[in-house]
Amino acid sequence: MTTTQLIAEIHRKKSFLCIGLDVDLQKIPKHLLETDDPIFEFNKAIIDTTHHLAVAYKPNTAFYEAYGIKGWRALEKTIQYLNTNHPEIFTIADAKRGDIGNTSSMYAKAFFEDLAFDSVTVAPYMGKDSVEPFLAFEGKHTILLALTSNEGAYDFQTKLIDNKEVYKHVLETSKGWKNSENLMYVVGATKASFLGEIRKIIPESFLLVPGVGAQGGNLQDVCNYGMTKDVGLLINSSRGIIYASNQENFASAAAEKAAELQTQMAEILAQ
Ligand SMILES: O=c1ccn([C@@H]2O[C@H](COP(=O)(O)O)[C@@H](O)[C@H]2O)c(=O)[nH]1
Repeated sequence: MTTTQLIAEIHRKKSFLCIGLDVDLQKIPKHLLETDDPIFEFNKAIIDTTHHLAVAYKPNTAFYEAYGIKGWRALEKTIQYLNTNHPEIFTIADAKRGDIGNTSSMYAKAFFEDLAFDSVTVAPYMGKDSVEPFLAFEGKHTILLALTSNEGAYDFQTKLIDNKEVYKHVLETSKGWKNSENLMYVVGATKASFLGEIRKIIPESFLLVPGVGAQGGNLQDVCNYGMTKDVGLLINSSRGIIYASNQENFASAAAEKAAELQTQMAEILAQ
Protein backbone atom coordinates (compact mmCIF):
# COMPACT_ATOMS: atom_id res chain seq x y z
CA MET A 1 0.00 0.00 0.00
CA THR A 2 1.28 3.50 -0.83
CA THR A 3 1.24 6.35 1.69
CA THR A 4 -1.18 8.17 -0.64
CA GLN A 5 -3.63 5.26 -0.29
CA LEU A 6 -3.09 5.22 3.48
CA ILE A 7 -3.81 8.96 3.73
CA ALA A 8 -6.98 8.56 1.64
CA GLU A 9 -8.16 5.77 3.96
CA ILE A 10 -7.45 7.92 7.04
CA HIS A 11 -9.70 10.65 5.66
CA ARG A 12 -12.39 8.19 4.52
CA LYS A 13 -12.65 6.54 7.95
CA LYS A 14 -11.80 9.72 9.91
CA SER A 15 -9.40 7.52 11.82
CA PHE A 16 -5.66 7.04 12.20
CA LEU A 17 -6.09 4.17 14.62
CA CYS A 18 -3.88 1.08 14.54
CA ILE A 19 -5.12 -1.88 16.55
CA GLY A 20 -2.44 -4.07 18.08
CA LEU A 21 -3.14 -7.79 17.88
CA ASP A 22 -1.03 -8.96 20.83
CA VAL A 23 -2.79 -12.21 21.63
CA ASP A 24 -2.09 -13.75 25.01
CA LEU A 25 -3.91 -17.06 25.56
CA GLN A 26 -4.10 -16.30 29.30
CA LYS A 27 -6.18 -13.21 28.58
CA ILE A 28 -8.63 -14.29 25.90
CA PRO A 29 -12.15 -15.63 26.65
CA LYS A 30 -12.08 -19.24 27.83
CA HIS A 31 -14.60 -20.51 25.26
CA LEU A 32 -12.13 -19.71 22.44
CA LEU A 33 -9.60 -22.14 23.91
CA GLU A 34 -11.91 -24.98 22.84
CA THR A 35 -11.57 -24.05 19.13
CA ASP A 36 -8.88 -25.43 16.78
CA ASP A 37 -7.11 -22.07 16.47
CA PRO A 38 -7.94 -19.77 19.42
CA ILE A 39 -5.46 -17.05 18.36
CA PHE A 40 -6.88 -16.73 14.85
CA GLU A 41 -10.52 -16.95 16.06
CA PHE A 42 -9.80 -14.14 18.54
CA ASN A 43 -8.16 -11.96 15.86
CA LYS A 44 -10.91 -12.64 13.31
CA ALA A 45 -13.62 -11.62 15.78
CA ILE A 46 -11.73 -8.43 16.72
CA ILE A 47 -11.10 -7.56 13.05
CA ASP A 48 -14.74 -8.24 12.10
CA THR A 49 -16.05 -5.78 14.71
CA THR A 50 -13.39 -3.05 14.41
CA HIS A 51 -12.21 -2.84 10.78
CA HIS A 52 -14.45 0.18 10.02
CA LEU A 53 -12.81 2.10 12.90
CA ALA A 54 -9.14 1.40 12.19
CA VAL A 55 -6.78 1.98 9.27
CA ALA A 56 -4.07 -0.43 10.44
CA TYR A 57 -3.51 -3.61 12.42
CA LYS A 58 -0.25 -4.47 14.12
CA PRO A 59 0.36 -8.02 15.30
CA ASN A 60 3.45 -8.07 17.48
CA THR A 61 5.24 -11.22 16.33
CA ALA A 62 6.43 -12.07 19.87
CA PHE A 63 2.87 -13.03 20.78
CA TYR A 64 2.83 -15.58 17.92
CA GLU A 65 6.40 -16.85 18.16
CA ALA A 66 5.72 -17.66 21.82
CA TYR A 67 3.26 -20.37 20.70
CA GLY A 68 5.64 -22.02 18.22
CA ILE A 69 4.38 -23.41 14.93
CA LYS A 70 0.72 -22.92 15.94
CA GLY A 71 1.39 -19.27 16.70
CA TRP A 72 3.17 -18.68 13.39
CA ARG A 73 0.33 -20.41 11.52
CA ALA A 74 -2.18 -18.14 13.33
CA LEU A 75 -0.13 -15.09 12.28
CA GLU A 76 -0.16 -16.32 8.67
CA LYS A 77 -3.94 -16.85 8.77
CA THR A 78 -4.45 -13.41 10.31
CA ILE A 79 -2.49 -11.55 7.62
CA GLN A 80 -4.18 -13.63 4.90
CA TYR A 81 -7.59 -12.80 6.40
CA LEU A 82 -6.76 -9.07 6.42
CA ASN A 83 -5.28 -9.03 2.92
CA THR A 84 -8.20 -11.00 1.45
CA ASN A 85 -11.10 -9.29 3.21
CA HIS A 86 -9.72 -5.81 3.92
CA PRO A 87 -7.05 -4.92 1.34
CA GLU A 88 -7.53 -1.23 2.27
CA ILE A 89 -6.05 -1.90 5.73
CA PHE A 90 -2.36 -1.11 6.35
CA THR A 91 -0.63 -4.05 8.01
CA ILE A 92 2.38 -3.88 10.31
CA ALA A 93 4.50 -6.81 11.45
CA ASP A 94 5.91 -5.54 14.73
CA ALA A 95 8.98 -7.76 14.66
CA LYS A 96 11.79 -5.29 15.45
CA ARG A 97 14.29 -7.05 13.15
CA GLY A 98 17.66 -5.98 11.72
CA ASP A 99 20.93 -7.90 11.22
CA ILE A 100 23.86 -8.08 8.80
CA GLY A 101 22.75 -7.49 5.20
CA ASN A 102 22.10 -11.01 3.91
CA THR A 103 20.18 -11.90 7.08
CA SER A 104 18.10 -8.71 6.90
CA SER A 105 17.23 -9.63 3.30
CA MET A 106 15.78 -12.92 4.55
CA TYR A 107 13.80 -11.16 7.31
CA ALA A 108 12.44 -8.76 4.68
CA LYS A 109 11.49 -11.68 2.40
CA ALA A 110 9.70 -13.39 5.29
CA PHE A 111 7.54 -10.41 6.19
CA PHE A 112 7.06 -8.72 2.79
CA GLU A 113 6.91 -11.71 0.41
CA ASP A 114 5.91 -14.81 2.36
CA LEU A 115 3.53 -13.12 4.82
CA ALA A 116 2.77 -10.10 2.58
CA PHE A 117 2.70 -7.43 5.29
CA ASP A 118 2.79 -3.79 4.15
CA SER A 119 5.44 -2.93 6.71
CA VAL A 120 7.78 -4.25 9.37
CA THR A 121 9.40 -2.61 12.40
CA VAL A 122 13.20 -2.60 12.33
CA ALA A 123 15.84 -1.70 14.92
CA PRO A 124 18.42 0.87 13.67
CA TYR A 125 21.26 -0.24 15.96
CA MET A 126 23.23 -2.17 13.30
CA GLY A 127 23.08 0.73 10.85
CA LYS A 128 22.65 1.35 7.13
CA ASP A 129 23.55 -2.09 5.71
CA SER A 130 21.15 -3.75 8.17
CA VAL A 131 18.19 -1.55 7.16
CA GLU A 132 18.65 -1.01 3.40
CA PRO A 133 17.69 -4.64 2.53
CA PHE A 134 14.22 -3.87 3.93
CA LEU A 135 14.04 -0.53 2.09
CA ALA A 136 14.79 -2.27 -1.21
CA PHE A 137 11.25 -3.73 -1.32
CA GLU A 138 9.16 -1.50 -3.56
CA GLY A 139 5.73 -0.60 -2.18
CA LYS A 140 6.68 -1.78 1.33
CA HIS A 141 7.49 0.29 4.39
CA THR A 142 10.22 -0.04 6.99
CA ILE A 143 9.30 1.41 10.36
CA LEU A 144 12.50 2.31 12.17
CA LEU A 145 12.61 2.50 15.97
CA ALA A 146 13.50 6.13 16.72
CA LEU A 147 12.35 7.01 20.24
CA THR A 148 10.54 4.16 21.93
CA SER A 149 7.75 4.36 24.49
CA ASN A 150 9.48 2.51 27.32
CA GLU A 151 11.53 3.92 30.21
CA GLY A 152 14.68 2.24 28.85
CA ALA A 153 14.53 4.63 25.87
CA TYR A 154 16.49 7.03 28.11
CA ASP A 155 19.35 4.50 28.51
CA PHE A 156 20.68 5.08 24.97
CA GLN A 157 18.24 6.88 22.67
CA THR A 158 18.42 10.29 24.37
CA LYS A 159 22.16 10.14 25.13
CA LEU A 160 24.40 12.62 23.33
CA ILE A 161 26.91 11.69 20.64
CA ASP A 162 28.75 14.68 19.14
CA ASN A 163 26.39 16.90 21.15
CA LYS A 164 23.29 15.39 19.56
CA GLU A 165 20.83 12.80 20.90
CA VAL A 166 21.12 9.29 19.47
CA TYR A 167 17.48 9.29 18.28
CA LYS A 168 18.22 12.46 16.26
CA HIS A 169 21.21 10.72 14.67
CA VAL A 170 18.88 7.84 13.74
CA LEU A 171 16.39 10.22 12.09
CA GLU A 172 18.97 12.35 10.27
CA THR A 173 21.26 9.54 9.13
CA SER A 174 18.46 7.27 7.93
CA LYS A 175 17.12 10.05 5.69
CA GLY A 176 20.28 9.64 3.58
CA TRP A 177 19.87 5.88 3.03
CA LYS A 178 18.88 4.38 -0.34
CA ASN A 179 15.07 4.23 -0.81
CA SER A 180 14.56 6.26 2.37
CA GLU A 181 11.17 7.31 1.00
CA ASN A 182 10.04 3.87 2.25
CA LEU A 183 10.83 4.81 5.87
CA MET A 184 8.42 5.45 8.70
CA TYR A 185 9.44 5.79 12.35
CA VAL A 186 8.34 4.55 15.77
CA VAL A 187 7.96 7.27 18.39
CA GLY A 188 6.27 6.40 21.68
CA ALA A 189 3.17 8.31 22.77
CA THR A 190 4.88 8.68 26.14
CA LYS A 191 7.51 10.84 24.39
CA ALA A 192 5.04 13.39 22.93
CA SER A 193 7.09 16.32 24.24
CA PHE A 194 9.92 15.29 21.87
CA LEU A 195 7.72 15.43 18.78
CA GLY A 196 8.37 19.11 18.05
CA GLU A 197 12.11 18.40 17.71
CA ILE A 198 11.40 15.21 15.76
CA ARG A 199 9.19 17.03 13.26
CA LYS A 200 12.02 19.54 12.59
CA ILE A 201 14.06 16.61 11.22
CA ILE A 202 11.31 14.53 9.56
CA PRO A 203 8.48 16.99 8.84
CA GLU A 204 6.44 14.67 6.62
CA SER A 205 7.26 11.06 7.55
CA PHE A 206 4.59 8.79 9.00
CA LEU A 207 5.07 7.89 12.65
CA LEU A 208 3.81 4.72 14.30
CA VAL A 209 2.95 5.83 17.83
CA PRO A 210 2.45 3.07 20.43
CA GLY A 211 1.87 3.79 24.10
CA VAL A 212 -1.59 5.34 24.40
CA GLY A 213 -3.88 3.64 26.87
CA ALA A 214 -2.08 0.97 28.87
CA GLN A 215 1.28 2.84 28.85
CA GLY A 216 -0.22 6.23 29.73
CA GLY A 217 0.44 8.23 26.53
CA ASN A 218 -2.06 10.94 25.57
CA LEU A 219 -3.64 11.10 22.10
CA GLN A 220 -4.25 14.86 22.11
CA ASP A 221 -0.63 15.61 23.14
CA VAL A 222 0.71 13.41 20.33
CA CYS A 223 -1.52 15.16 17.78
CA ASN A 224 -0.64 18.65 19.06
CA TYR A 225 3.07 18.09 18.46
CA GLY A 226 3.23 15.35 15.83
CA MET A 227 0.44 15.80 13.30
CA THR A 228 1.32 16.90 9.75
CA LYS A 229 -0.85 18.29 6.97
CA ASP A 230 -1.33 14.67 5.79
CA VAL A 231 -1.90 13.50 9.39
CA GLY A 232 1.39 11.55 9.47
CA LEU A 233 0.39 9.49 12.50
CA LEU A 234 -0.73 5.93 13.17
CA ILE A 235 -1.73 5.69 16.81
CA ASN A 236 -1.53 2.16 18.16
CA SER A 237 -3.49 0.68 21.03
CA SER A 238 -3.24 -3.04 21.79
CA ARG A 239 -4.27 -4.14 25.31
CA GLY A 240 -6.55 -1.12 25.78
CA ILE A 241 -8.75 -2.36 22.92
CA ILE A 242 -8.43 -6.12 22.57
CA TYR A 243 -8.74 -6.93 26.28
CA ALA A 244 -11.66 -4.62 27.02
CA SER A 245 -13.52 -7.78 28.11
CA ASN A 246 -12.54 -11.42 28.61
CA GLN A 247 -16.14 -12.61 28.32
CA GLU A 248 -18.21 -13.67 25.31
CA ASN A 249 -18.80 -9.99 24.46
CA PHE A 250 -15.03 -9.40 23.96
CA ALA A 251 -15.30 -8.35 20.31
CA SER A 252 -18.10 -5.81 20.84
CA ALA A 253 -16.30 -4.49 23.95
CA ALA A 254 -13.16 -4.04 21.79
CA ALA A 255 -15.22 -2.20 19.19
CA GLU A 256 -16.53 0.18 21.88
CA LYS A 257 -12.98 1.03 22.97
CA ALA A 258 -11.86 1.45 19.36
CA ALA A 259 -14.87 3.69 18.68
CA GLU A 260 -13.92 5.92 21.64
CA LEU A 261 -10.49 6.53 20.11
CA GLN A 262 -11.87 6.90 16.57
CA THR A 263 -14.39 9.51 17.80
CA GLN A 264 -11.58 11.53 19.38
CA MET A 265 -9.58 11.22 16.15
CA ALA A 266 -12.50 12.38 14.02
CA GLU A 267 -12.84 15.44 16.28
CA ILE A 268 -9.12 16.20 15.98
CA LEU A 269 -9.25 15.83 12.18
CA ALA A 270 -12.20 18.23 12.02
CA GLN A 271 -10.33 20.98 13.96
O1 LIG B 1 8.31 1.89 21.48
C1 LIG B 1 7.55 0.94 21.36
C2 LIG B 1 7.59 0.07 20.28
C3 LIG B 1 6.66 -0.93 20.18
N1 LIG B 1 5.73 -1.09 21.13
C4 LIG B 1 4.74 -2.19 20.94
O2 LIG B 1 3.43 -1.61 20.76
C5 LIG B 1 2.47 -2.36 21.46
C6 LIG B 1 1.88 -1.52 22.57
O3 LIG B 1 0.90 -2.25 23.29
P1 LIG B 1 -0.10 -1.61 24.38
O4 LIG B 1 -0.81 -2.81 24.93
O5 LIG B 1 -1.02 -0.66 23.67
O6 LIG B 1 0.74 -0.92 25.40
C7 LIG B 1 3.18 -3.62 21.93
O7 LIG B 1 3.10 -4.59 20.91
C8 LIG B 1 4.60 -3.15 22.10
O8 LIG B 1 5.54 -4.20 21.99
C9 LIG B 1 5.67 -0.26 22.20
O9 LIG B 1 4.82 -0.37 23.10
N2 LIG B 1 6.59 0.75 22.28
